[in-house]
Amino acid sequence: MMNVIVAGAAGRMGRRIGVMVDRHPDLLYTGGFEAPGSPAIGSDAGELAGIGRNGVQIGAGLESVIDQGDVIIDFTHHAATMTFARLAARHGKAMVIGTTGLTGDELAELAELATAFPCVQAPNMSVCVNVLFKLVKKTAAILGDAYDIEIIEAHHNQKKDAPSGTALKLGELAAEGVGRRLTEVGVYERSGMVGVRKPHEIGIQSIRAADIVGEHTVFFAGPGERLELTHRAHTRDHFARGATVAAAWLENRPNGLYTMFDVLGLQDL
Ligand SMILES: NC(=O)C1=CN([C@@H]2O[C@H](COP(=O)(O)OP(=O)(O)OC[C@H]3O[C@@H](n4cnc5c(N)ncnc54)[C@H](O)[C@@H]3O)[C@@H](O)[C@H]2O)C=CC1
Ligand SMILES: O=C(O)C1=N[C@H](C(=O)O)C[C@H](O)C1
Repeated sequence: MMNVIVAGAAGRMGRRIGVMVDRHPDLLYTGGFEAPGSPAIGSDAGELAGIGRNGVQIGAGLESVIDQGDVIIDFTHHAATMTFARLAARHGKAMVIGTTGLTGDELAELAELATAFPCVQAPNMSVCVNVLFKLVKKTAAILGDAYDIEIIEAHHNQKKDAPSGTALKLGELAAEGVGRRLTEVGVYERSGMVGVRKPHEIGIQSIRAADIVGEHTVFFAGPGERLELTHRAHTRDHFARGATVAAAWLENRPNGLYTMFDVLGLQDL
C-alpha cells in the first residue's frame, strides 16, 4: 500500500488524480497541497476531487504535508516541480512527475536528484501515447529521409506551455529514428517568407482552443502519399489512471529516474 500526496490537488489533473487514487486498491489518498495563497487551502481533498469528504485537508506547500505520504504525484508547474523533487530527494519520498515544460537544465538536475529517490517522469501518462512514442520512432526509421515529418498538437485554451511535452517527445523520438536530434532540426514557427522547407526539418505546431483535452498527430509525408499517426484523448482520466499505476509501481523500487516505458513494460520494444 502506498500513501499518496497530490501536488496541485485543486488543478484539472489534481482533481482527477484524487478520483483515480481513491479507486486504486493499492493506493491511499493521505495528503494534498496547493500553492501558498490558493483558495483551496484548508478545504477537504475528497470534496475537491468530487469523491466525498475524506478528511484530508489541503495544505499550503509540500513541506506542510510531506510526512503524510510515501509518494508525491505532481501535475503542477515546472518550477514548482523542481522544488518538490529537491524535497523528495531530501526526505526519501517517491515521486510521479507528469508536469511538462521542464527545461533541459531541470531535467538534468532531476536525473541527478533521482539518485536519492525513485521517480517516474513522463510528459504523457497515457498507455496509447506511450505506444505512439514507440511507433513514431520505428516509423521514422523505416521511412527515412524520403518522408517529411511534421507534428500538430491541439489542447485547451488554458494550457500554459507550448509545444506540449508530448509533442516535444514525439519530435525527439522521430528525430532519433532518422539519426538526428530535435535540437538540430526542430522548427516551431513558420511566419512570413520562410523559404522552402529545409531537408530533415521537423515542424511542430500548436493549436489552443476551447476544451480540447489533448490531440497529437505525426505526419510522415512522402511523394504522393502520407501516413498520419494520431492520438486523441477523450478525458483526463487515462492520464490520471496512468499516474496512479506509476505511483503503485514505485513501491519498493530502487532509486532512479524511470519513464512510463518502464512502468508499462515497453522499454525493450
Ligand atoms: N503527463 C501527463 O500525462 C499530463 C501532463 N499534464 C501537465 O500537468 C500540468 C498541470 O496541468 P493541469 O492540471 O491542466 O493544470 P492546472 O493549472 O489545472 O493545475 C495545476 C495546479 O497546480 C497548482 N500549483 C501551481 N504551482 C504550485 C505550487 N508551487 N505548489 C502547489 N500547487 C501548485 C495550481 O494552483 C493548480 O491547481 C501541466 O504541465 C500539463 O502539461 C497534464 C495532463 C496530462
Ligand atoms: O496540459 C495538458 O492538458 C496536457 N499536457 C501534456 C503535454 O503537455 O503533453 C499531456 C497531455 O497532452 C495533456
